[in-house]
Amino acid sequence: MPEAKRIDGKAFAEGLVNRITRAVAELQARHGLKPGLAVVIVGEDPASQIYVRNKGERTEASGMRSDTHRLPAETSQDQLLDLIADLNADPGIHGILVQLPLPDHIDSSAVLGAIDPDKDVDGFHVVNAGRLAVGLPGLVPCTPLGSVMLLKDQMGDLTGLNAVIVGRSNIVGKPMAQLLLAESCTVTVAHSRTRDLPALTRTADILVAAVGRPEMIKGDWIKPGATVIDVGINRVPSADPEKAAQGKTRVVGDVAYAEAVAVAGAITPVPGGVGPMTIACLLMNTYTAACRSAGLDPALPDA
Ligand SMILES: Nc1nc(=O)c2c([nH]1)NC[C@@H]1CN(c3ccc(C(=O)N[C@@H](CCC(=O)O)C(=O)O)cc3)C=[N+]21
Ligand SMILES: [Mg+2]
Repeated sequence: MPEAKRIDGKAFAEGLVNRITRAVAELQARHGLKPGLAVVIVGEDPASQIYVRNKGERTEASGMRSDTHRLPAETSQDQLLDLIADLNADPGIHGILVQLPLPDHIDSSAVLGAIDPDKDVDGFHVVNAGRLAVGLPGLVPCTPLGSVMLLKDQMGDLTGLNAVIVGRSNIVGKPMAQLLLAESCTVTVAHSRTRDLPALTRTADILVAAVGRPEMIKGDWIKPGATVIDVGINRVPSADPEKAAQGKTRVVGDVAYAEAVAVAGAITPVPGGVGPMTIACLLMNTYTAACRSAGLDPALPDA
């Protein structure tokens, strides 16, 4: 078996962001419309602060407006809902993202449910989950959307392929199942109560790992030649014991990459796989929402 192809999500995302950037310039020139994204973060979690800063920089680099609202950890749910009502009513804002997780005293589903579904660029509102489930146009969660773009680029038509998704979250596993079903895959969603998971994953032509457990999926759980999408982003101690002792960390996926690469046909690395696609799809969803708000076609120019 030759070594698996490494699916370069970072390069694919750069190409997608280039197309979005050109489309944004054209939208501005022809229609005087500048897409606007509002990102809301509550509290001081350092990892979240880094993601939010990255999102803001990427949004502005693509020619869109980016507003970041940093609220203290003790912000009340009512104060957060008031901000969302203002953003819903702001005609210059086409996309709203509330960074998760929220502090424990705030009910996330109440907050996500308060976002105008047509501005819900995360695709987490129940209305968008429903639209996806019945095949209506809506906004699709960024990580599954980006993952399916990589799969189609890699494999072409996915019709009839066996897809196994490990993880049943509302933000990745469930929407991923809907998207692959729409591509006419035979979809199985596995989770922590699934019996004999390795036997099931070995049936997968497409294996999606979205469990949040570092390197849980082993090489011998993978069907030879399968395409593996690793959604996990797990921070673990450095492999070097001396560096680990100094508190140094590294990022690994939900798949044991070194084993998997010897068995799979193609695999996304972590980092540099699905993560960059998530951000690119956030920009795409913001552009899509802005176009739809003006009754315009959100199709992107070719590469
Ligand atoms: N409402 C909401 N929407 C989100 O989409 C959301 C969120 N909350 N909360 C936090 C998570 C995390 N997240 C990431 C996106 C991209 C990378 C990414 O691009 N990672 C790079 C670098 C990884 C590294 O080295 O740290 C990579 O995988 O190559 C990572 C993490 C979006 N999230
Ligand atoms: Mg789960």
